[in-house]
Amino acid sequence: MTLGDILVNVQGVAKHYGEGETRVDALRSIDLRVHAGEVIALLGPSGSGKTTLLNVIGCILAPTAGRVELDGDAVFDGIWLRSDLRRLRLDKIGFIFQAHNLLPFLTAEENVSVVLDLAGWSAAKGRARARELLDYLEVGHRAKVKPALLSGGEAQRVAIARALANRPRIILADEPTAALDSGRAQLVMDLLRKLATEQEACIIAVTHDEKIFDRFDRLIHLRDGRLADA
Ligand SMILES: Nc1ncnc2c1ncn2[C@@H]1O[C@H](COP(=O)(O)OP(=O)(O)OP(=O)(O)O)[C@@H](O)[C@H]1O
Repeated sequence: MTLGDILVNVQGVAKHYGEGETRVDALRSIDLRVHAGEVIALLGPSGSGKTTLLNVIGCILAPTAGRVELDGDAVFDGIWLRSDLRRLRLDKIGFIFQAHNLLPFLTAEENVSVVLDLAGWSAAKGRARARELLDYLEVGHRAKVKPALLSGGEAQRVAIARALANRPRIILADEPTAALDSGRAQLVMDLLRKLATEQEACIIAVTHDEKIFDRFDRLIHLRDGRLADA
């Protein structure tokens, strides 16, 4: 496969929590490049640093050292280089958290359009985009329903619609197929693959779900805060 633009470029990234006796080295000198069109899995035992790495790439967490470039822009080099991290996240990054991360007091459609409100879209355009995505994900008929009344698979697709609403090129997913049966897990993977190709995006997913391992272009293994060979 021809590799697209480098969308994520992590160089020498380290992150520790705490100091002295309580210090935990969650990431140690991580180098990672991810290209447009790639769908990669982040694997590793509990505590190996997967969530920490995802949060660093998502600009939610500052590393202790190293450099991070997203979509060609340096965003961290010992310090944050951008003052508008929220804007950066809204424009470039889509997070697919587990479905229970939906806002319970908003409908499915509002859960998607709220991200577009924040990004400055007009209410009408935001609603239209939310409907378009929910239809595309085959949950349009549930647009006016609140999360408590959605099935696990429906809620997961709404969470995916929300992550994709603003057409980000970097999509970060935390266990995107957890709690889905095998058929639905494959559908979600088909969708992520299609997105990566059509939107020239990259997908980085933390997963423990062995039934989807063969759907990734690369499996990245973390052990004790370091990248390990597969
Ligand atoms: N806020 C924090 N304060 C202190 N230590 C933390 C914090 N967050 C994570 N850690 C520690 O950093 C290490 C890496 O944690 P991280 O959550 O990144 O691992 P993980 O691979 O995602 O684990 P899991 O699969 O259990 O979610 C662990 O030892 C964890 O206990």
